Amino acid sequence: MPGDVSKYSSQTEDKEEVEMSIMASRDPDHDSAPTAPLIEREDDQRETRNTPQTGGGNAFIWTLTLAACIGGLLFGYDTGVISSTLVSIGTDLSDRHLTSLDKGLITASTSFFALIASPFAGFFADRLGRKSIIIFSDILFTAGALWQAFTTSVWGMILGRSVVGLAIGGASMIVPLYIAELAPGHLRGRLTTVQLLLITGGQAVAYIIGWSFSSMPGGWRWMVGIGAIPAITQIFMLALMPETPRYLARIGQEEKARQILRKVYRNTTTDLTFTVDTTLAAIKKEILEEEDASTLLKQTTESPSSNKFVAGLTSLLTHPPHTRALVIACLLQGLQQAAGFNSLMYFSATIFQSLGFTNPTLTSLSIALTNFAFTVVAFYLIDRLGRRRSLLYTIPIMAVSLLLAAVMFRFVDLRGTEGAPAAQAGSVQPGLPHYLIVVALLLYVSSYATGLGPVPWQQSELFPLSVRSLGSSLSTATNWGLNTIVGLTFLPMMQGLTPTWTFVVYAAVCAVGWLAIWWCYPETMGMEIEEIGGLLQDGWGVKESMERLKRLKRAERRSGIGG
Ligand SMILES: O[C@H]1[C@H](O)[C@@H](O)[C@H](O)[C@@H](O)[C@H]1O
Repeated sequence: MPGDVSKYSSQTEDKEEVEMSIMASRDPDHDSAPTAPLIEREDDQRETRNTPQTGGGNAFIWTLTLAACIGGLLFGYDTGVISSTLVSIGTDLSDRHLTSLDKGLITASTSFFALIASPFAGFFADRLGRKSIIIFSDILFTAGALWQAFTTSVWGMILGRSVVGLAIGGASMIVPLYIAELAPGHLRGRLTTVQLLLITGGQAVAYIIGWSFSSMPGGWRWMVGIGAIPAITQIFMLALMPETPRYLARIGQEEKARQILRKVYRNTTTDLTFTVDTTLAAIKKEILEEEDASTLLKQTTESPSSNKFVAGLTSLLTHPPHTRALVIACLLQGLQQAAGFNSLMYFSATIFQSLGFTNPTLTSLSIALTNFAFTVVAFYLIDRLGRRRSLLYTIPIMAVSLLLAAVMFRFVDLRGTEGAPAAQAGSVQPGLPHYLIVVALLLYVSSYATGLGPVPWQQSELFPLSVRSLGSSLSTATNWGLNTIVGLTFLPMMQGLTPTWTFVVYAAVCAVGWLAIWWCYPETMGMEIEEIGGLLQDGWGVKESMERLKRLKRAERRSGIGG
């Protein structure tokens, strides 16, 4: 039965054997540097040996990453396309103009249903496998796109957007998890960030397609319908994609897991057998620990033994290392949304229109393109500068640019921020404060896209296998929950609180978030996914993680690997 870990435990190896095999495979060689003290030297060697892979990965892992990331492309496309769709529908639906309520429901239904879908995606990912969730999301993406393209009523459109929302919720949770479970440790950050490149790229493409179809009668039907093409393509590609080795080992298919690991690590390590054995042994150890933990849970709680979901949830909420992982993942995902970025993604055209820019949609394209361009920067930094430092360096820039925008909003006269098309483009002559607002927003977007945009999606690595999909689902749901709230509250806040105070609120969120990250987010760059649980075992692991990084750098310098 898929997802049944007992299958694994019925195999011949017992825990001691597995632990011994890990220790044996990690036993340092004799060629140590003569100058380093013994303990430090052994640490260095163990760490360089645990992370012996170098280089940019092989064709197998890149092809799989790109194939999986089509889900990211669809996420980006379907969230980005809505702004041009709304302004192009005219009276095509229900023979009338869309009201503000219609627009709100059409937009919010997607993020709301993404919120609903993400916990279910985690539940089924453990039972049916990671690939099943990708296929299921693709079917929903296709059905939702075609439904929207052919619908004739407002409610039909809301239904289509809800189906797409379910698909986005599933894809946004499963794609990073699938990649994180396949990737070699030294590339995991970068490979997971490929998904972000496709999300932000999909959003930019959606803006461009929206702009090019907007003057064609009924062109919006093409805008939304095109989303079916990548989904259908991915369904065919999935036939060639394997399950992740972590999932295969968990359901007792160890030989298959080994074969996949061999393909993943081919040409990335000097000692393929050693790397594959070590990785497989670490996965097995994690599975046995999971069994121990659930036996303990059964003994210490009244929770029914058969209900793995309840056991997983109880563990996430009461077992401190798991709770720490959940707190960090939800903090990062919540902060990503609460810092207000999607208010720009959804409403930048409205803001630029009320600022009096003659071509607000083109100006707002600059937001989507900057978001994409700086995700490319993140792609280079995430496994070099690290997750923690990327956030600690960029969030202050986000806060300062939000404050700059807040101050500049005091010098401009805004029209139409209630969302109605009240502002007449070109009715105000933009001056220095208007341009400074654009500069501040672009600075905000570029710093966001370098840190807070991609880093929270590394979430799966924080959770041990036993609670990985459930934990990732809960943090993905946090993301969509706050996404929905920001989408619903931005325009009312601009109106009720004033633009200045709205942006000050987002800046304050950044400041509080920065402190929380500084306090509790350890650096996981370069660690194998099975090692990360150890960091959160007795505390937040921030100090240990930074010391580990220093030791690793030292070891790399000595062996001439790193820079
Ligand atoms: O990380 C992504 C990315 O930053 C997108 O541009 C944004 O629209 C999403 O909400 C976010 O989750």
